[in-house]
Amino acid sequence: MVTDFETLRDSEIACAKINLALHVRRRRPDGFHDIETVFAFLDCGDILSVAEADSISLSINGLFSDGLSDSNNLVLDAAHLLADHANVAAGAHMHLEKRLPVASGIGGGSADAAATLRLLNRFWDVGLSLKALASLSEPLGADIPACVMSQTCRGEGIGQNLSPIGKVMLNGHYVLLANPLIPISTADVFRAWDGVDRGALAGEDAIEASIAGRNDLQKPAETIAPAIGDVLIRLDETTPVLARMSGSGATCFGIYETRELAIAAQAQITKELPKIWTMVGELK
Ligand SMILES: C[C@](O)(CO)[C@H](O)COP(=O)(O)OP(=O)(O)OC[C@H]1O[C@@H](n2ccc(N)nc2=O)[C@H](O)[C@@H]1O
Ligand SMILES: Nc1ncnc2c1ncn2[C@@H]1O[C@H](COP(=O)(O)OP(=O)(O)OP(=O)(O)O)[C@@H](O)[C@H]1O
Repeated sequence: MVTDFETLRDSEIACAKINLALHVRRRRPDGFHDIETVFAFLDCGDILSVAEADSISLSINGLFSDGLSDSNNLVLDAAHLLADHANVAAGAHMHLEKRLPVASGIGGGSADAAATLRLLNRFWDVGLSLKALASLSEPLGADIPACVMSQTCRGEGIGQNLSPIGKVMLNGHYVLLANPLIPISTADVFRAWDGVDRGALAGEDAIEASIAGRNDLQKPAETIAPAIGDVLIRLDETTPVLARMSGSGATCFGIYETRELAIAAQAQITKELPKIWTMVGELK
């Protein structure tokens, strides 16, 4: 399909997600894991646009579009889910500019699906609240409700019991994302977790708790992609407020008080590790 980009009517940022901390508590009988996490979001990510069309369709371009299917994609799953739920007869052509690496622990497909729900809810005049969209999205994936909210929140259960946190001391800080460009399957990383419960994400203040906390998936992810350890060492050398791996990896992040500090860290790390992918954004 040839898309006339001039006709695309509305757009939405699929904000990159980071897990400030991620404690894995137990493996459940259904194979999923109970986690305690704090989700936070950048003001940048993939970009999703929509135009009028007779049916639901998708086109993709961008740095990381290679290998992504435009017929089997979470964007289409989300669009059909909303259309079925709200009995929408209209179609929509969506265009995804894929700027985030695939299978990299920063939401990616989850953020795209979430942005689809927010965008089409508006485009089709469905009128669901953000909270209703988040619960509708639950069957699509563990991270998707948090990505629908796209605001700092605690997550429990498989990551879908959400408590928004509101303004936190890290809002307005800048985040450097750094990824060694090794795609990692989330299922493989959970499977490599050693089953040891290292304790709750304790404390009233979610940010203090996160800084004092851990990402329990870091060690299992490093068994699959040892380069993560190197990226974290380099990030620590840039003296961020916090440096950690996000989600199931391999993307790691550093958080800085100013944009200048984040940009300086980006320059330093890309000089030392020229093959890594980086992006700087503001914490929403
Ligand atoms: C690692 C995180 O990104 C942290 O936010 C999420 O827990 C993963 O969320 P996600 O990528 O949306 O995960 P899904 O697409 O729902 O699941 C992919 C696979 O990850 C594993 N999975 C996921 C979430 C969870 N709490 N326990 C799991 O064991 C399951 O094997 C599942 O088949
Ligand atoms: N729009 C999409 N963008 C990226 N991946 C998608 C998309 N739709 C489907 N997928 C599939 O989802 C898989 C997981 O990719 P994704 O980028 O969502 O992982 P991730 O960044 O590790 O996510 P999370 O942090 O939520 O675990 C990929 O292997 C890909 O084939």
